[in-house]
Amino acid sequence: MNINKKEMNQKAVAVMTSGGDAPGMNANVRAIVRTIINKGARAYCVMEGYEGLVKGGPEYIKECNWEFVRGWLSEGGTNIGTARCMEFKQREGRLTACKNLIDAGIDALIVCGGDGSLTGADLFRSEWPSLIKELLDTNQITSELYERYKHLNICGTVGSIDNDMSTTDATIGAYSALDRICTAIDYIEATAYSHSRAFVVEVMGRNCGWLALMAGIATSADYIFIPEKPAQTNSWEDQMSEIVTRHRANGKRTTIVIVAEGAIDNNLNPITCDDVHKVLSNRLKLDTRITILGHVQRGGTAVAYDRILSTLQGVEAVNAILESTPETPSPLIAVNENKITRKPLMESVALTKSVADAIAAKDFDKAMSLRDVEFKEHLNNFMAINSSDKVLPKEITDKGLNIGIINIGAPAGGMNSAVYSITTYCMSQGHNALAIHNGFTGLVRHDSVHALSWKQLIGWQSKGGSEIGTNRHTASEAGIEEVAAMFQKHKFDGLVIIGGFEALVSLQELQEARKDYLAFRIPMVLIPATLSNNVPGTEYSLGSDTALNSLMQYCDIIKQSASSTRARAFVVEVQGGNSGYLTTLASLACGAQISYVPEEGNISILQLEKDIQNLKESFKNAKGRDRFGKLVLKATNASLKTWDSHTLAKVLTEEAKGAFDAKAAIPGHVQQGGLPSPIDRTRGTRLAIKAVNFLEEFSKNNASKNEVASALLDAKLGKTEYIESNDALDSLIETAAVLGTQGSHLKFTSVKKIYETDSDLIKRMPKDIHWTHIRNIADELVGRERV
Ligand SMILES: Nc1ncnc2c1ncn2[C@@H]1O[C@H](COP(=O)(O)OP(=O)(O)OP(=O)(O)O)[C@@H](O)[C@H]1O
Ligand SMILES: O=P(O)(O)OC[C@H]1O[C@](O)(CO)[C@@H](O)[C@@H]1O
Ligand SMILES: [Mg+2]
Repeated sequence: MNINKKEMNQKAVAVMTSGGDAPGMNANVRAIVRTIINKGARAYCVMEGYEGLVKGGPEYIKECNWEFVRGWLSEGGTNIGTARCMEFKQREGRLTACKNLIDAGIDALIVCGGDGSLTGADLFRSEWPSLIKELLDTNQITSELYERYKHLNICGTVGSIDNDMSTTDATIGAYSALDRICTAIDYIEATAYSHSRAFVVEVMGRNCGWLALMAGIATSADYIFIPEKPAQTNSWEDQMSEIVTRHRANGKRTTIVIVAEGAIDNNLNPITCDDVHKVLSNRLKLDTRITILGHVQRGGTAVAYDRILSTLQGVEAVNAILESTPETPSPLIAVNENKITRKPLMESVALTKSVADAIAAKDFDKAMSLRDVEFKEHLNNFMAINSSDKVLPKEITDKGLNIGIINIGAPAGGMNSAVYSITTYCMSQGHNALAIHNGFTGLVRHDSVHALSWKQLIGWQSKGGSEIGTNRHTASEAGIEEVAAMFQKHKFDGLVIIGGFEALVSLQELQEARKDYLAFRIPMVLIPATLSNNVPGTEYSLGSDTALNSLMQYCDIIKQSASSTRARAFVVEVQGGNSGYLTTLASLACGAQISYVPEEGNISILQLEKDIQNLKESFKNAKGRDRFGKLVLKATNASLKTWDSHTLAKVLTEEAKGAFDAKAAIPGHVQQGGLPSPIDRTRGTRLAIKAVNFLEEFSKNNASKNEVASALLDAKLGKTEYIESNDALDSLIETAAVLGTQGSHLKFTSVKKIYETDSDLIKRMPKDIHWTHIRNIADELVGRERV
């Protein structure tokens, strides 16, 4: 299309995908195209990555409309194609690309790709003035076009499964690839167990060990090889053999070793699966197989995290590019501490390159320091847990702490991961972890406190539900006095509670009861875990990602059915108590047309009318075209007394007057489960270790309890009169805390503050909702109008 035919004042923005495809790229393109249209600009897709730019013409630089990207949220790969294009690496190729963009009338370009693609994009932008000048000087463009297109604005979104881009915490596709890897390793475990075999699993990551490390934690692999941190000793063979032999001796029937594609030893020699295989089979005499996961890792639909990340980043990319001036440095859309941010593209690219340089210079400390803080923390955690069986319970010394672990509330993905990680980490530090089975009622009725053995815990990282059992009874419901007696009997020095709102209430009850019971004067910490994600003091509760993915898979299936039937909408009823978190995130991840949440009050008749009207119109306009079905997500507690999902579906059908029909679909407790997602597994481990560190820190100076105990004894013996000051109790307040996730940081806040200041106790909700902005974006991307 020629620019002269267009309105000169309407901007044209193009999007392309480049490098290795990554799940979530389609969602990114969908969000970009629709946001461009919503902003009144023209949307274009460049087909086949930089190859399409070099080839040019309307076949490769295509104008596209709203419908073009329909249904893309749930599709893997990239529908607009990608390539590794050698011509673009040459100036000649970029000159042609420049001409093609001008011919197509493109003002700005958004590139979704990995470090290579964004390096190319950065170079293209910096070279643009000289490229366009050359086109003018060689009479390939007019001076009018030269003036109009003198500046090209570029923006990057990072799509790569490798998670190897500096300045962003996650790249689009990385968590989906991690999901594929964990699923594959879970499968491999079963066959490995049957034959008592060892498996060497190669995962992708040419220059980055993120996938290998995270998969190592999420599947509790025996050993991992990553490029950033080769074994410090000269012999990785000895180190790996020692660990694998010990794990076997302690009762493990399987051995899983994960090798990143780019694994090297400390002399920069590549370590291959064959090298590892030789050691395991020749030296350790293990029946060993190699599995190279290859491109399976890039396949399939994106996990919820990637759909949401790529959608939010797509919206931000369009905002950034439309706000850009010729002077603005090209932005890269990143995610930092769970917030979508803009970073200077050039700096991010340079920093990324410096990791590779540091590795090449054998400066592994520098390479590690250039990765984000979480990477280092995860690696330390992996190593600590991995060596936990060095200290078996019989060796636990007096210095070790007795740490109680309890699950409270509904089961949530990651609960087992947390219990597993607390226990194994305690073993590695010489503490005695004691699992309290079946909540507080289990404790008082059956004295169900057991030390879990290392062998018993094998495989827990990958298990759904709660292996130690959980229920909703709070400490006071079970009986505070009885609970205290049990705490005293088992000499708990610290407690980790894993659960949702009931767990928060229980922790507050225990902390309040400290004035009456010395047994509760120990450090106690809550790891929030509930699919509702309604615990105050944290942005994230374990289990909510697992639930979101279960719900998303369910919605994808339902939507497929609706799309096949053509004129159908489904009303999906979503759990979450008074929290609309799950409903809102699922509506963004699945492209639901409408969602109703308790936070917005009762469903208003006016809004309902408008929603029905819009649904009717869009079904009529679709005229039975393919892939047209709609989802309505209703949180159970949205207008609970008036609307259940069946009634809502009936009303929709009646009001549609033949334009479509609606049916209710209730996933129910499916949402609680299945296998825990890799996010819940790895976060479970991170939270667990932080929680134990908290107990260790406060136990060290837990003088108060001992002082009070001896003062009380003296009083009993008639030596003194004992009157306790409030100060003594106040000094303990900080030692009963909620471990919250805020951005990528973990933060402890006293349960007293959270309970008394931050909680809406009637609704069982935090007073502050941190995700409301997502609702507007979800609406905008499906064209839902609000009354
Ligand atoms: N230095 C460069 N100059 C110009 N173009 C480049 C440069 N590096 C890469 N590109 C372009 O970007 C394309 C993709 O780069 P690359 O193959 O490194 O993948 P990537 O974007 O890093 O993605 P991933 O690593 O996730 O597969 C290249 O084929 C090339 O067209
Ligand atoms: O699909 P290709 O071109 O073989 O590339 C494979 C590479 O792409 C990635 O998947 C993404 O960079 C790497 O992990 C892997 O080394
Ligand atoms: Mg790359």
